[in-house]
Amino acid sequence: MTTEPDFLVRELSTPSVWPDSAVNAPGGDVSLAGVSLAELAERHGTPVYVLDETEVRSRARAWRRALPDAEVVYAAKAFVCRAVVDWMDEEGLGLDVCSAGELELAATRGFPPERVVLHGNAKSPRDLRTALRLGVGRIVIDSDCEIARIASQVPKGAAQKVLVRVLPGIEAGAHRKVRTGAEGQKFGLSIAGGDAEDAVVRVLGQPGLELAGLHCHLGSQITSTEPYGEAVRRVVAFLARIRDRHDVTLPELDLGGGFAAAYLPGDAAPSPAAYGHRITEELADACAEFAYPPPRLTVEPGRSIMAPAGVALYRVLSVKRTGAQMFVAVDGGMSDNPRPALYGARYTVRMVGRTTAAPMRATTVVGRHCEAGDILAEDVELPEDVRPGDVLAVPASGAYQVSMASGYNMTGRPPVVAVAGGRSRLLLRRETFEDQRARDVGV
Ligand SMILES: Cc1ncc(COP(=O)(O)O)c(C=O)c1O
Ligand SMILES: N[C@@H](CCCC[NH3+])C(=O)O
Repeated sequence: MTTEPDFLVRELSTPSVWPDSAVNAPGGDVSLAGVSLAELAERHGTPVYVLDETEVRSRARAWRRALPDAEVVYAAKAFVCRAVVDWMDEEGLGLDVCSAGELELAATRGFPPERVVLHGNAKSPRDLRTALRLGVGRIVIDSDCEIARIASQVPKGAAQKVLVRVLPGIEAGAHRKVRTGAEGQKFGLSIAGGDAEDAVVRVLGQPGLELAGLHCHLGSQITSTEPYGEAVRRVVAFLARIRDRHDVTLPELDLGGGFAAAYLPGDAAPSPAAYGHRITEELADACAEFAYPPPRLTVEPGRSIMAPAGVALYRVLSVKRTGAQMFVAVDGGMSDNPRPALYGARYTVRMVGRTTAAPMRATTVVGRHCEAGDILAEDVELPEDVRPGDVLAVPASGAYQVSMASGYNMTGRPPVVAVAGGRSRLLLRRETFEDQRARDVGV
């Protein structure tokens, strides 16, 4: 196995978008945590997602180190399964869930419910029932109409801890569709418009609810620390206003997630330490300015823990050379990775398991679904002689791919395999035709 750093940089060409354990192996292979990607593709079939457990754990730890006094709550929506629940538990993180399904999954592993935060702009009766039955630590209120609804379900004499999700009016995030801190979209209660303050007052008036603090989530794939600084300033100013007007000092501030991952070489993705430093400094300054006792902080990273740990493997099904263009079609696509179609997300791709002297050529890697927009990666460099049967690897695939996978064209959602210490284990098996047929009860 070749491990020289120079060779790695040249061959993988994008070391920062690969997990730390990725090294070149003989025959054009790449090994992850000592496991051959070409072999995994062979053994499990393709598409298959590979998750580097050590990378996930070390990123989770980096967040805990970055904010040692804060609660770090992993956003399960990025990707969750029972093993991930265990890893987060073992690393001392909490869990951000937004459905009864995610919550019940955590419960099957005995995840401490007090470390769970329930989100959702439209929590279903089952979500709320499950959260109250299991005793989640925090429910985040996102609309006026759920205040009385939640309060009415809390047993007499008890009080459910809640946070009010406020809208600081900040535009941040990689794409309009994931900017949740701005005015004029469905999440949160506006500070500027007065809805946040109204909600705070209403929650304070409910005996079944204990208002622990405020929550805000700016958006996703935020590549700078600056919006977090601005959010801290605005939300602490609002906390101080609540104190001054309503005589209550709220002890908690949850700043949500949104921290970036690198998808392309050179992408800006500040480290947890950089985000943590900015947040800590701004919080200290803002609290000093308003003479506000520093609230207990929570952050909810999802992507920054999970995206860099995952590699998607596909097999080439067809190659089409039309004029100057080369389309390489693989056996997955928008059903396992809708991100390019939804957000114009960009990825790198490399061939795995074969060497070639053929020159590299600009290529569009497309999926197998019935849409022209079913593109996985545009303008990536692949060898000109790429052919059906070749395996392609897409790094930075750990977040919001498998968790957003769909049943489009009944191709079956892909399996997920974890690698660590030279071994692999299946976490999620491939969705089979039998699974799909079992749902179809209409005849
Ligand atoms: C409330 C909340 N917290 C945390 C996250 C995690 O975001 P990210 O994966 O971008 O860190 C999200 C999704 O953006 C969210 O909606
Ligand atoms: N699904 C989005 C992120 C949304 C985060 C959820 N709050 C993405 O893949 O970029």
